[in-house]
Amino acid sequence: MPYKGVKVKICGIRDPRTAYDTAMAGADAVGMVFAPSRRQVTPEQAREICQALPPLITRVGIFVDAAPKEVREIVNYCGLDVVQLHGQESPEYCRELGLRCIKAVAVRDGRTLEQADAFPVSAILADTYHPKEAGGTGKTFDWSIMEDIRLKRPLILAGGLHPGNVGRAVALLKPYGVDVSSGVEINGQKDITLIQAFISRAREVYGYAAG
Ligand SMILES: O=C(O)c1ccccc1N[C@@H]1O[C@H](COP(=O)(O)O)[C@@H](O)[C@H]1O
Repeated sequence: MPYKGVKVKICGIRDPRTAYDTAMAGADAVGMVFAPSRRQVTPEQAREICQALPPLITRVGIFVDAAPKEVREIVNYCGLDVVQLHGQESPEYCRELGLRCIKAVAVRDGRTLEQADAFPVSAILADTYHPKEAGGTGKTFDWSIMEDIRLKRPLILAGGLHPGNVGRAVALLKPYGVDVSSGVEINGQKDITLIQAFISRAREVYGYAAG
């Protein structure tokens, strides 16, 4: 099947206004971080964000090794559509969670990614490895590692993307999706001009097939 263009997720959203503007800028998904991070939001804040969003955008919650019960409660309370797991969650954890999942893997070599295919999840997210941070580092990894990898599941590319490199990443890897947090911020705050630029740069390579 010919490549039909890339889905775009903007992560680390912390307020309803930015969420709404991001949706109206054409993002396919927005992410809210529940793990320890300078971007962390409370379930109450995330619920307000989800309620501010228009209907046709995917609401993603980011978790790191959270208890399944806590994840399910937050998903139900906030109205999240998908969970993105950035910790050491096992395939059994993902299966028993019973939710639509994205499993993030910290890419160190091709083997890491091939192991990820064992997860019973909806997509694999390739992120940059960091010894201390679970994600949100703003640093890229060596994309050439991905060139020969064929995953069974849709691939979402993350890690240090920004308007200046996302076009090259999409042209090189033709991923199902791209995901960004740091690369659309100025002084730690989301910037709607950068968000708009990221979305258009990601899509100018292959356009954007509606639906
Ligand atoms: O954004 C965060 O603070 C964060 C914290 C813990 C786990 C994941 C986090 N974000 C995800 O990390 C990647 C890469 O982010 P960046 O663009 O390099 O800043 C992305 O998938 C975010 O969803």
